[in-house]
Amino acid sequence: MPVPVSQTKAGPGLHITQQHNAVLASEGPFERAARMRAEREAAEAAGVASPQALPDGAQNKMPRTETPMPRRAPDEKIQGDAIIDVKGLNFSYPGLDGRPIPNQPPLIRNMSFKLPAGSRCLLLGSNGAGKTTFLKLLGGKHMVPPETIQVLGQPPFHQTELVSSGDLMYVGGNWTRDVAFAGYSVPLAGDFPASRMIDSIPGVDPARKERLIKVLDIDVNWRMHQVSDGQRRRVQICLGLLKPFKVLLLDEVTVDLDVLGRADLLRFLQDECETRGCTIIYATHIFDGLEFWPTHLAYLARGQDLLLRKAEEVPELREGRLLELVYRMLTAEQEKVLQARGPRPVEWDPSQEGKVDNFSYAFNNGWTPGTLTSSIKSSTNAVMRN
Ligand SMILES: Nc1ncnc2c1ncn2[C@@H]1O[C@H](COP(=O)(O)OP(=O)(O)OP(=O)(O)O)[C@@H](O)[C@H]1O
Repeated sequence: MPVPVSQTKAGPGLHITQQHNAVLASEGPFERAARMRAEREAAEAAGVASPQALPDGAQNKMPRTETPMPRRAPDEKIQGDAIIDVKGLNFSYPGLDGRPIPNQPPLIRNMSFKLPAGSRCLLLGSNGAGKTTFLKLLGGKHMVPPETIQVLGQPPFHQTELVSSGDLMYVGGNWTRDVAFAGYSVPLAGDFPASRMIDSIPGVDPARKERLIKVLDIDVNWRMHQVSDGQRRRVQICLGLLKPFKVLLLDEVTVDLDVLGRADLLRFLQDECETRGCTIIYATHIFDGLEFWPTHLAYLARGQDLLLRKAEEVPELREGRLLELVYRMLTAEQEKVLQARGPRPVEWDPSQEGKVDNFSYAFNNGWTPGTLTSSIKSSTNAVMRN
């Protein structure tokens, strides 16, 4: 029996290749932020009040800092004694109800930290010390009182423009996301070229884009569902650096890069700090060949003691013995912890099930109500602004 098939006059499949998705005349959040910013700067330059004021009454609802952020010309070098200023910061991951877990001390306790403009700070610490948490707090991904963290003179969580403008960039973690009913940590991938992702960011200087593509050795024709972890990481870093950031927070992003890629990237970042005066904090566990790079070393111990030293005050850096220094610091911290806590019990005691020290778990069935996502991986306080 003949089977009906559809036929095209112009040859097989031709009409499919001639299809183009209609370009929607809509404006994405980044384009909107860039437009509003340009309009505000133009209004400020003309000496009139911003035309992009918030909708009626919204100003009263949203906490805004009293002092507006100083604007600068793009080629002006950023300067300041405390571009990152942290004062008396406390932070706990909340339980399922969004409140701090009773009887559990905050992960970050009474932390203070100041970093001047132009610094390249290496953030060190043991697994679980709180480096990622600290960088996410600086990157405005968790809410804390506005006066406890100031980046470029503004609270990063409350002043969303810091992130949307590209002035404050956080690049970290695996480039994955949880997709409801599909899985956790699904790599950001799709059958499209790297260029589609890179070109999707509006308002990028073409020369900067070209330089980054060269530094990171990206083939813009890579199909994003076929790339290796290291290649995906290169595209992720490229997207993070396309805007001329003022403060960059890097959380172990060089882990998949080969030695050459890592060295080229670190040189690029050093150049950015020296020419534009931007500030970088880089958390890593890979120390080889890093001695030349930092201007400051910060060591975070159990979320409380954040030790900051200028590079010239650390002889191990000059002598190329960074790995040895970190090894010594981690060993000393581990001994302190063991002394205070004693070794962990190895035997399983069923009578202690559900108890951790002096608090017991809230019931957790693995799902956060109303979010269609897991309560195991995400915290209710997390703000997705990747
Ligand atoms: N979403 C979360 N909810 C609850 N606790 C968390 C969450 N994320 C991290 N923690 C806890 O906070 C502590 C610090 O974690 P964090 O990831 O900041 O450490 P880190 O110093 O970056 O460690 P690593 O070197 O292993 O990356 C850990 O004890 C961890 O269990």
